[in-house]
Amino acid sequence: MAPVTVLCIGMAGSGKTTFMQRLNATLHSKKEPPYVINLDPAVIKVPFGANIDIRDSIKYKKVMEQYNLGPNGAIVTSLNLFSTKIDQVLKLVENKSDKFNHVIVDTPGQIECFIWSASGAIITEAFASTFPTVIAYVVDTPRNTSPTTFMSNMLYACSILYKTKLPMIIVFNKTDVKKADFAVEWMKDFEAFQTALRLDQELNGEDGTSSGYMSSLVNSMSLMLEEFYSQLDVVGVSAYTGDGFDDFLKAVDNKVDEYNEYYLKERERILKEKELEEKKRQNKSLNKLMKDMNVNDDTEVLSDYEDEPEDNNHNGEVVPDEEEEVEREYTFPEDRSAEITSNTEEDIQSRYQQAFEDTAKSASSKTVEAIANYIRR
Ligand SMILES: Nc1nc2c(ncn2[C@@H]2O[C@H](COP(=O)(O)OP(=O)(O)OP(=O)(O)O)[C@@H](O)[C@H]2O)c(=O)[nH]1
Repeated sequence: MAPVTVLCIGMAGSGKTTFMQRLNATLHSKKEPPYVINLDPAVIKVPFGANIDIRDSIKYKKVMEQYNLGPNGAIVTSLNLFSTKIDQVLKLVENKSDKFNHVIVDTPGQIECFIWSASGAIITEAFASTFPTVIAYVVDTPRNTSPTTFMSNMLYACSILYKTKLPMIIVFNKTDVKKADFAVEWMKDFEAFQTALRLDQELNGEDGTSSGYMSSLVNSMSLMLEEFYSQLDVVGVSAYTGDGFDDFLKAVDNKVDEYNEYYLKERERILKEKELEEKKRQNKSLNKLMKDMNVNDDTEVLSDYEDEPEDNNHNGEVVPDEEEEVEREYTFPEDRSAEITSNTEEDIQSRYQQAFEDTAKSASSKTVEAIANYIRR
């Protein structure tokens, strides 16, 4: 059975790293050691043994100096550099995938650097298309006792769910300080949340944060969140004491079933759509390239087929082009032995595709080489 990937995401200070440490220890104690990955390039010390650590290949401080970047820009750039190696990373994980049931991944505390960056999406996407993948959204429970703060945090979680389209578990951490019962109640019972909101308004009425406008906005948003809550699993844990980790692992199993049942199909549909779009885009660029290179004004390119008005199609009949033989002479000179027998769209497309892929490969390997040179420095 393929291992499940647990991506730990959470606001800075929510206790993600401590949660990872405890999860690692819990799985070890169950004799199911996980495969551990650290994707936070800025962390000084990782309190668990990581099988793959972004810091081994990317020097965060050097990235800052080299590109003259601030902390967040350097995290995004480090992730960008790392994402060019994601294929190799996944190969390493896949090679050992029969030896463990869980891959646990710690992400940068600056949540937006991961979730809203292109490289974050590439990395998430890469894992999700290789293994069943679940998001563990870690919340600092004691800091979310105010209904407005709680709701803002849930809205953020909601946006992550819709961005990643992956099953999500909300992990209320630090339950040794504050039990998560209040949060679970707010998520299940809309009226309880309304009451808490009203009380909060009465208490904080003067400071303007709970004005009439604000509370009616919060009211409508919390109604919208009801739908979001229905898609979640919620657990309370303490990364300090280890409380609630069995429930968390049960929730992971539950989400894997859900992933296989719903999310996988949806992902496959999205990937197919993307593939088609990518093919269209490649064809377009290729046709543009051929035109720019001015290979021959009369050379037929796919866009000519696409753009040709219906009337000129002669109801699907192919009208022979008298000058065709001459035109082709230099189009595919190396291919004269296998004389072009059909002039179908696929035929041209596959040739162009090949040419395009050849160029793409050399371009990307150059980029990788440049990055490798940089890292070696
Ligand atoms: N009481 C209590 N404190 C916790 C718990 N988990 C984490 N903490 C504390 O919360 C603080 C933040 O924990 P980290 O694990 O560093 O949080 P993080 O989300 O990884 O932080 P960043 O690396 O900044 O993203 C630390 O002081 C931890 O000791 C818990 O379960 N209970």
